[in-house]
Amino acid sequence: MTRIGIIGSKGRMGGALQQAIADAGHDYAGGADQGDDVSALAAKADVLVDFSAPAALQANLDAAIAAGVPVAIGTTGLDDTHHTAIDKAAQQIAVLQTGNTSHGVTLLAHLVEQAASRLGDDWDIEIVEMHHRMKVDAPSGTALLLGEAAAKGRGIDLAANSERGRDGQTGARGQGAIGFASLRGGTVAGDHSVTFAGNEERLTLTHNAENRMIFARGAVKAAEWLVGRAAGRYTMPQVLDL
Ligand SMILES: NC(=O)C1=CN([C@@H]2O[C@H](COP(=O)(O)OP(=O)(O)OC[C@H]3O[C@@H](n4cnc5c(N)ncnc54)[C@H](OP(=O)(O)O)[C@@H]3O)[C@@H](O)[C@H]2O)C=CC1
Ligand SMILES: O=C(O)C1=N[C@H](C(=O)O)C[C@H](O)C1
Repeated sequence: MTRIGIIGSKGRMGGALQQAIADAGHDYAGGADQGDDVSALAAKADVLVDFSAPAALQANLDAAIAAGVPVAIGTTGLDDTHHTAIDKAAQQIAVLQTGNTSHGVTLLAHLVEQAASRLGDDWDIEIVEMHHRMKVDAPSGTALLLGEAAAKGRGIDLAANSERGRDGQTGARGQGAIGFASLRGGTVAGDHSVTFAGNEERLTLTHNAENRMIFARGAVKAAEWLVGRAAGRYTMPQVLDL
C-alpha cells in the first residue's frame, strides 16, 4: 500500500485521482492546493502526484526534494524553464512528467513516431485536439507530446517546425511543418487526432478520452512505479512497458 499525496486535490483531476487511489487500494496521504504548504504533504507521503498549475511547479519540486519523495507531474502548459527545473530536480529525486498519463495516448505517441518515420515530409502532419470549456492552456500537453513524437520520427526539431494559431493571410503551410489546432467546448475529457495528409490520401490516428478516470488510473500506476526508483527523469512508456 502506497501513501499518495495530491497537489491540486480540489480540482477535476484531484477528485478523479482520489477515486483512483481508493480503487487501487492505496492510502490517500492528503492534498495541497493554492496557499497550502506542500512540504507538510510531502513529509507524510511516499509519492506526490501533481495536477495543479505551472506556477506551482518549482515549489512542488522543492518540497519533493526536501522530503526525498518522487513526484509524477501531469500539469500541462509547461515551458522550457519548467522543463529545465524538472531536469534539475531529477538529479536528486525520481520525476515523471507527461502531458498524458493514459494507456491509449502512450501507445498513440509510439504509433505517431512510427508513422512519421515511415512517411516522408510530403505527408503533412496536422494535430487537432478538443477539450472541455474550462481548459486554460493550448495546445494541450498531449498535442505537444504527440508533436514531439512526430518530430522525433521525422528527425526534426519541433519548436523550429511548428505552425500554431493560424489566422488571416498565413501563406501556404511550410513543407515538413507540424500544425496544431485547438477546439474548446462542452465537457470533452480530451480528444486528439494526428492526420498525415499526403497527395490524394490521408491517414488519421485518433484517441478519444471518454472519462478523466483514464488519466487518474494512469497517474496512480506512475506513482506506484516511482516509489523506490533512483533519481532520474522517467516517462509513461517506461511505466507501462510500451
Ligand atoms: N497529464 C495528464 O494526463 C492530464 C493533465 N491534466 C492537467 O492537469 C492540470 C489540472 O487539470 P484540472 O484538474 O482539470 O484543473 P483544475 O483547475 O480543475 O484543478 C487544478 C487544481 O490545482 C490547484 N492549484 C492551482 N494553482 C495551484 C498552486 N499554485 N498550488 C497548488 N494548487 C494549485 C487549483 O486550485 P484553485 O482552483 O484554487 O486555483 C485546483 O484545485 C492541468 O494542467 C491539466 O491540463 C489534466 C488531465 C490529464
Ligand atoms: O486539461 C485537461 O482536461 C487535459 N489535459 C491534458 C492535456 O493538456 O493534454 C490531458 C488531457 O487531454 C486532459
